[in-house]
Amino acid sequence: MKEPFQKALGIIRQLKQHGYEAYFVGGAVRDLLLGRKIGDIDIATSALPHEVMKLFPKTIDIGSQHGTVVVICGGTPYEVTTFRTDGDYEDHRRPESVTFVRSLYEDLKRRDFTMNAIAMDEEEKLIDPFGGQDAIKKQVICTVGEAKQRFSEDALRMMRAIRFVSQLGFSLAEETRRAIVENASLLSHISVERMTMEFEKLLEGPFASRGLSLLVETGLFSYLPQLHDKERELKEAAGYDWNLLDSRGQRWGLLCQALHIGDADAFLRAWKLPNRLIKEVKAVLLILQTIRSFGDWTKERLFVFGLEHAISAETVRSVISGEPVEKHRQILNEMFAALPIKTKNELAVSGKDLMEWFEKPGGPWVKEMLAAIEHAVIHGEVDNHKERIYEWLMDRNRIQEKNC
Ligand SMILES: Nc1ccn([C@@H]2O[C@H](COP(=O)(O)OP(=O)(O)OP(=O)(O)O)[C@@H](O)[C@H]2O)c(=O)n1
Ligand SMILES: [Mg+2]
Repeated sequence: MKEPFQKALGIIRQLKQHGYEAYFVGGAVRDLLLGRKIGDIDIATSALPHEVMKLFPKTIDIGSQHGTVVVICGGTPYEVTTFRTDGDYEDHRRPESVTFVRSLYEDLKRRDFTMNAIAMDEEEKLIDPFGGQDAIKKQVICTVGEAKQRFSEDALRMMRAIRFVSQLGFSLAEETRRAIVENASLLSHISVERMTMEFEKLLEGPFASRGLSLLVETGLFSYLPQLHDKERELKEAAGYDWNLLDSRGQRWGLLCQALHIGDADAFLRAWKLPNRLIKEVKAVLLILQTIRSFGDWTKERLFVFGLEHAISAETVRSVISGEPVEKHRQILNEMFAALPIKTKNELAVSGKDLMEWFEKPGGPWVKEMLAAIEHAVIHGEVDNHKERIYEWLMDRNRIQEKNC
């Protein structure tokens, strides 16, 4: 058995020894069959939550009323969930109640897509009552049972379907696709945080362009934050090569550019992104605007903006213009490497030095002089050494006095 499953095998065995059924389920089994990197391992069992807790020394009750207990095994947490069917979903996002059942089949039946409804036992035997393996072979995303029902139980599943398209390059089964078109408006019941999580996974996928196109074609985009009037722009965004981007900041930066977002702050806040990320995206957008208005990179601009944000902005710019990303990154890397100082902290003199040298109290002149020194150091007019800078300042003063 493959490594990540092997490590969790002890949990399955322990449950079975006590007369319960237990299986690996969900995304990990799907990803094993796909040969993809395996993420979190989930286990489904006939044991009730309190029975699971009794069997293992280290457990965390993260939602036993919904059937889930975390079991810590070899330092790794595993979600162990009791076989369940979901009760009525009145708000299209979470079941009002769950009913624990003792049958694996019933548990698999309530899951979203056939490829996600495959169980694997301790001997690696697959239990696949809904044709999940066949769907994987045919590369289709197909709901378990009636699509409309699955989506009205949890409307986020429509986003999940499209982000799986982006991650796996699969297509949507016809009925699944039609049900998304017909039920797209149910997405408005879903919290922004959950939508954002799926949308980010979509943007990161190797087939992101296909995912973006599908958001438009199915009409799902209308119910995503701030996107309802962006149909044309989203189609355009789908034409870019999203695979060239390698950070969240770059992805949101490209999105803001492609959609011609005027107020990026409001846009990013509507998606409830963390402050740090919003700051990063805004820095990238500011660089793009600066470069557009004032021309290409200078040593000074690179120093002020810093290499990381500069590369992000240049990557976004190259993706939009279709120019080779690597070439621009390399130019920036070389330019940055050649800068005598990379940050303000590296300057060999401080405001205190200047006040001592000129025997004057602090004031705006200190900041101005430091900026002049910084400029001179960056442009190689003076070495970044205390004495050299002192001499340079004295020469500069002499010249200025002569000119007065
Ligand atoms: N809205 C949802 C979310 C999850 N599931 C079921 O719960 C499993 C685990 O959910 P989750 O970890 O959220 O998704 P994964 O399919 O594992 O995808 P990922 O690889 O992104 O974790 C899914 O495979 C699916 O069987 C579901 O039926 N409906
Ligand atoms: Mg998972």
